[in-house]
Amino acid sequence: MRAPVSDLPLMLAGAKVRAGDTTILDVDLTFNAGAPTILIGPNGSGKTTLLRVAMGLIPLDSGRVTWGGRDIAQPDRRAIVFQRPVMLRRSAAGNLRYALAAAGVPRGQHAARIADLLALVGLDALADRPARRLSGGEQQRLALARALARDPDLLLLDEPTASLDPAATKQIEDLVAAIAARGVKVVMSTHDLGQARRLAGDIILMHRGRVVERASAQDFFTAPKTNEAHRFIAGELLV
Ligand SMILES: Nc1ncnc2c1ncn2[C@@H]1O[C@H](COP(=O)(O)OP(=O)(O)OP(=O)(O)O)[C@@H](O)[C@H]1O
Repeated sequence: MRAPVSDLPLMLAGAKVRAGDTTILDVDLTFNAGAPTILIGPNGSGKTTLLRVAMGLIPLDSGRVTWGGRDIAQPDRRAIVFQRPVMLRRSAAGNLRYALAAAGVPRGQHAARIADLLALVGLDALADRPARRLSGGEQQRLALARALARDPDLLLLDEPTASLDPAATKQIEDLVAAIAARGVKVVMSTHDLGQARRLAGDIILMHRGRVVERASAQDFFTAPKTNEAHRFIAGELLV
């Protein structure tokens, strides 16, 4: 059953994060329900910082972030998956059971939800395998299942395929597309422009903590408006 609140829209207004004298994030952005938003940009451009702010993990130095109009940091309907998720020292199913309990799902529903989630991510045969013995791709799929335990309407993914081979990457991409098709808003960073083309409804190009360009994937790749976007798509270095 869906919780009554929504964490959408996610709004960042004049949202600034500083590290010492440097502003590492300075954005005004709104994220509504819809196809995935893909964050791209060079190393250090602020993608991870933006995702952490969007999760409520980093306080702003100024500005405001709200989820469904609320600015409390409690993650009601949002979840984040990091590049290298940390699994608990228990089975794949045990990791999901822990996440369901943490999300307040009644114990009587755990077995059915665990079966559904494992089937969704294609790990039903590995339910009893210690999670830390799973391959990198399998762990990433389990991390996605774990994130879904909270029944999020906003799913934040930080380079989820960065250390995976092409086959495992394809499995994650298919899963992200399936999750998005279920109505979950995905906001995901990647360095893989092919992946951005395949998954994105819209693209945000970041540089030096700011949004350089935001456009539909179609417009971004066929008619980028900024010089930076032209250069980034062409594979030139933005420094
Ligand atoms: N806690 C911190 N203290 C100081 N600087 C930080 C801190 N966190 C991030 N930064 C700096 O902020 C900038 C943005 O980092 P961030 O990790 O958000 O970039 P990114 O776009 O995700 O990079 P990558 O593509 O390499 O993952 C970088 O210059 C980074 O060094």
